[in-house]
This record gives sequence, structure tokens and C-alpha cells, in this order.
Amino acid sequence: MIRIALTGGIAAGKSTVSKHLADCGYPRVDYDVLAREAVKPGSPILQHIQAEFGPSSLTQNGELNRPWLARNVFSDTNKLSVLNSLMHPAVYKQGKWLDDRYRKTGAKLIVHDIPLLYETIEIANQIGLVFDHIVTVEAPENIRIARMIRTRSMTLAQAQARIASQSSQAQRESISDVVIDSTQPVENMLHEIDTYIKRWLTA
Ligand SMILES: CC(C)(COP(=O)(O)OP(=O)(O)OC[C@H]1O[C@@H](n2cnc3c(N)ncnc32)[C@H](O)[C@@H]1O)[C@@H](O)C(=O)NCCC(=O)NCCS
Ligand SMILES: Nc1ncnc2c1ncn2[C@@H]1O[C@H](COP(=O)(O)OP(=O)(O)OP(=O)(O)O)[C@@H](O)[C@H]1O
Repeated sequence: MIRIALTGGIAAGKSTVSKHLADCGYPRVDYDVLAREAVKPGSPILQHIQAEFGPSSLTQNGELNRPWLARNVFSDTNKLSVLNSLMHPAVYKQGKWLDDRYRKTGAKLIVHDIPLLYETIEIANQIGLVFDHIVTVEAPENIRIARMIRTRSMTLAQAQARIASQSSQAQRESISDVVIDSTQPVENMLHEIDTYIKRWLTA
């Protein structure tokens, strides 16, 4: 079994690559999805968030108030650390659980889609998630900012704050053995990942 991690800065194109791999039939563990599941109404983590950040962190329906929390944590590194320390261990625990399940069903390749891999690699190692290959998908900041404004309806300031809260391209590349450039056409980008996967599966 080969375990790969896909990472990349926000709006670099990581989900486009990971969705393609999922469409090819490879089991995918999506850490953004796990992070959303971890804060479902009634979950212990949502209760911790409410205790740490106050009542404004929940909507009237008792759900996580994502825009409110984003405004608060992406402008304050201390608050972001508090959120990360609540979320990351729980998200990895679930990621490992899913990985075990896919492994037991005989998966040949498992894809972990982890936006913040550079920031959390120690948690991954501690929990026993060792990656055979790490792929980072990258594009220059100005292109990513334009994508975030267009597809996520962010303001320029919000896009810049989110990027500033993340590792740099150089840091992500330092833990990766493959860098995919998402300024090339999507078709070429997907052909590139397919070529790597084929090589790894037949090595
Ligand atoms: C702060 C929250 C509520 C904002 O929600 P929002 O809907 O705006 O963003 P969403 O969750 O869809 O994430 C979009 C992208 O933002 C970036 N991002 C998310 N969390 C973080 C973080 N803690 N630090 C830096 N960047 C982050 C990632 O690139 C991610 O792909 C949310 O991002 C959150 O709960 N973050 C903490 C969970 C986390 O760390 N997830 C990543 C797991 S590796
Ligand atoms: N090679 C490409 N050429 C042009 N646009 C692209 C390319 N790759 C991705 N995109 C577009 O960029 C936007 C962001 O891509 P995607 O959602 O895959 O990024 P991401 O890194 O997963 O972002 P996030 O961290 O927000 O989840 C999407 O609108 C996507 O269609």
C-alpha cells in the first residue's frame, strides 16, 4: 500500500488534484471535510470552541459561525493557535481511523488531502501516518488571491490574511518530493499527477 499526502496553500489547486484521484477510485481522506465533521452541533470540540471564543462563535442554529471565527482567528495568531490545538489532534485521529479502514479493505493507494501538512507533520508522525510521497500543489500568491476573491467571495484583505496564516511555499516544498504547478492547464496538471502515481504503483 502506498500512502500519499497532497498539500498546498489555499486556492493552489490541491482539491482539484485530490478530487481527480478520488474520481480515479483511490480512497481519499479530506482533512477540510474532517475538520467540518469535528465541529458538528453537539460535538465536544464545538463546546470547547464556544467556551474559548464565546457565544458569537455559534450561529443561532447552534452551528459553528465560520465567517465570525475566520475573521477572529486569521487576524490573531494566539487565537489561531487555540483553534488549531483544539482541531488538529481530533482531525488526525479521524484521519488515521479512516486510513486504517481503507488499508484493511486492501487499498493499493490512499490519498490524504491535508492543507496544513507542513504545520502538522509532527502530529502525523506521532499518530503513525507516514507518507511514501508528499505532493504540494502551488501557484504564485497573486493568482491564488485572484482565485480566492473569485471563487470564495473573499475580500483582498481576507485572502491575504488567510495566506499569511499558512506556511510558505518554500516550507511546503521542503517536505515534498513533488511540486505540481497549477498555473498550467488543469488537464496537464492532472496528467502530471497520473504519471507520478503510475510510476509509484509500478515501482
Ligand atoms: C476557521 C474556519 C472556521 C474558517 O472556515 P472557512 O469555511 O472560511 O474555511 P474552510 O474550513 O473551508 O478552509 C478553507 C481553507 O482555509 C485554510 N485554513 C483552514 N484552517 C486553517 C488554519 N487553521 N490555518 C491556516 N489556514 C487554514 C486551508 O487552506 C483550507 O483549505 C475553518 O477553516 C476551521 O475550522 N479551521 C480549523 C480547522 C483546520 O485547521 N483545518 C485544516 C486541517 S489540516
Ligand atoms: N491548473 C489550474 N488552472 C486554472 N485554475 C485552476 C487550476 N487548478 C485549480 N484551479 C482553480 O483554482 C481554484 C482553487 O482550486 P482548488 O479548490 O483545487 O484549490 P485548493 O488548494 O484545494 O483550495 P482550498 O485550500 O481553498 O481548499 C478553483 O476555482 C479551481 O478550479
